[in-house]
Amino acid sequence: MPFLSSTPAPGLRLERITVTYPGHREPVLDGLDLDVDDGRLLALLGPSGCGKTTTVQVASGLLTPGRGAVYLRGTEVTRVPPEHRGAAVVFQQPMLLPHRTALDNVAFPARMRGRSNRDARTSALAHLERVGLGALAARYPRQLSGGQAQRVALARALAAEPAVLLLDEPFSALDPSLRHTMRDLLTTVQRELAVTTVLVTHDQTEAAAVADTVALLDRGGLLQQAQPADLYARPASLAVARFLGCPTALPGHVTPHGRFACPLGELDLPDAVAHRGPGHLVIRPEAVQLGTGPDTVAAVVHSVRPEGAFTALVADTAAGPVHVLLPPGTPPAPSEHVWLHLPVAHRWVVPRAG
Ligand SMILES: Nc1ncnc2c1ncn2[C@@H]1O[C@H](COP(=O)(O)OP(=O)(O)OP(=O)(O)O)[C@@H](O)[C@H]1O
Repeated sequence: MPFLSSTPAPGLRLERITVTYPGHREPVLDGLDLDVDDGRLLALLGPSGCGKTTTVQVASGLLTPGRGAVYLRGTEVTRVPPEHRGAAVVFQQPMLLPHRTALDNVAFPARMRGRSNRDARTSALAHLERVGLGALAARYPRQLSGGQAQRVALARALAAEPAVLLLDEPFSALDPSLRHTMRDLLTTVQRELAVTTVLVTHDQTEAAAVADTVALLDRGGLLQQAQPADLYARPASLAVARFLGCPTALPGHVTPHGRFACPLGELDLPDAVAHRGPGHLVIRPEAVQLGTGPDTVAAVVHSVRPEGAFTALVADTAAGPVHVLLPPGTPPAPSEHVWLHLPVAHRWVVPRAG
């Protein structure tokens, strides 16, 4: 579809992308639509095998979709080969050229584009400095740690001055503290350069920490795309809520007056709930507290399990089990009668599936 001149084109647009691998009956991506605003970072999140890497491969040109179109800044590139497309990819492994220094690895894309050795190296050094590795420019890949090598790979991708930067689980091989450092580095660099970026991750905390928007994929389709806080507070479906760590789902229905009718009675809902009719009331475990007073429901503790400094508790109510994440303290015991405070602002209703 052509873009109207008055509408800024997204940095990356995937339109009705369908991919079926040879030997597979079902498509891996089935009419996937995805937009990434120009200069923004989108995290692509979803269970293993849902098609995240396939999506990145379609965006980069490493894979041509059976159907659908890819646009970079409004220009269709569906059949443009990867080397002419303006997409740079960073994979889980840095894949550096072993016999070239960090500097020459980063200079490589510019050399390939015909820039002089001197120019390419000057720009490469600037990009190495951007990722904090200026001092290690003369090292060979074998002399770098995993995190440093991955930073060189990021610098090399940026040095290509791509229209879109595609990061396929670039931090998943690194230890947790290094992942945090790399995340911070990515956020800083991405914002500085305002390069349109897609980050594939399994890790919802990582997605929420770095992304302007999060797209949640499942079974070849987009479940929801939203800003991280919205995705947590207003999941579009039970599948999204569950994937994001919200197992509580009490069946009932939303009355015409916007209250949730269920075996616990008629519960108040926030005004933002526009859904009417059958649905599930969802509420995040960390939003539920123990205590009497308004907006509480009676429950019996079913199970108690330590979760780091917190306690994960499941309590049965007349409408079904409610999951609670309790802060440090003395938790109630199984079979104990408790009151659960379900703050109205944290209640949400997803339509009943099927
Ligand atoms: N080249 C291929 N040939 C056949 N099937 C493939 C190929 N690449 C991927 N698949 C299958 O397509 C599905 C989606 O794979 P993909 O790697 O895109 O998922 P993913 O979401 O990135 O998974 P993960 O999070 O585990 O990396 C999987 O079932 C996978 O086995």
